[in-house]
Amino acid sequence: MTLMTPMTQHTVRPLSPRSPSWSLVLPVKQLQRAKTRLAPFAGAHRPRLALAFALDTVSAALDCPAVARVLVVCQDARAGAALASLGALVLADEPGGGLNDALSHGAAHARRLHPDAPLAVLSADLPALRPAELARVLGAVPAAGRAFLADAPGIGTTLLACSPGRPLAPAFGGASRQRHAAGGATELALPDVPSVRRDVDTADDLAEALALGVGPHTRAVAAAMAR
Ligand SMILES: Nc1nc2c(ncn2[C@@H]2O[C@H](COP(=O)(O)OP(=O)(O)OP(=O)(O)O)[C@@H](O)[C@H]2O)c(=O)[nH]1
Ligand SMILES: C=C(OP(=O)(O)O)C(=O)O
Repeated sequence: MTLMTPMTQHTVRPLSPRSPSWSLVLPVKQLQRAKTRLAPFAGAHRPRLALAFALDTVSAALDCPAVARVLVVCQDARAGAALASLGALVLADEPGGGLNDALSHGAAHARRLHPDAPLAVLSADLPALRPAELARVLGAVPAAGRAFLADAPGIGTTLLACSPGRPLAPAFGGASRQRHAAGGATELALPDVPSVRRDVDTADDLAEALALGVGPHTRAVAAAMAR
């Protein structure tokens, strides 16, 4: 494990008066390899779009009143520097691992730093993420055990949470909703959290995120693409 940047969160953003407690871990893939399903639509804008999604997701996570700290697992120097400047702690991926190894690595690090904090992992491709909706999701997680939120299509997962002392056991990728349920995690059945469910893999997903209202980084790239 390499610590790429020091934690700067508390110097950049004030802590919420509502006692934030959650450690949140977000994975960010190397930009040149990320969001390949957007290639036909985004062309040369794809890496910039992937970075914009991550910046908007991490900004909203840092603004969530329930969140005490945001850790990003990321091998990409450009993305890592930009995300650290927002106030996230950036860790390098373990070499050779994929998404679930990156999440387990980030979760283990968060646990070492704050063993008593509740922990959640969140996909970093949620450019419409609203801090208040994320707070509602985290507030619905049972005090003991594991819980997850399904993505907008109901196939995958955007958030997996677990209480202190429980193994996270992430099983992300493709049809992960079914895998997380089969692994004993409780599904969070919340009606009004579209921004936490709306991950963006395709051009249609991006159109839906734009309709919900994306953050400034994604808005700027989308505007540049439209020119
Ligand atoms: N650190 C890290 N993050 C990953 C890795 N693979 C995926 N991610 C991140 O995990 C989240 C969900 O991944 P996907 O939706 O599959 O994103 P993607 O792999 O960029 O997209 P596709 O290339 O279209 O499959 C996104 O925030 C990705 O950046 C990985 O190997 N390491
Ligand atoms: C990573 C996942 O899926 P996708 O790559 O389709 O976003 C998932 O939902 O677990």
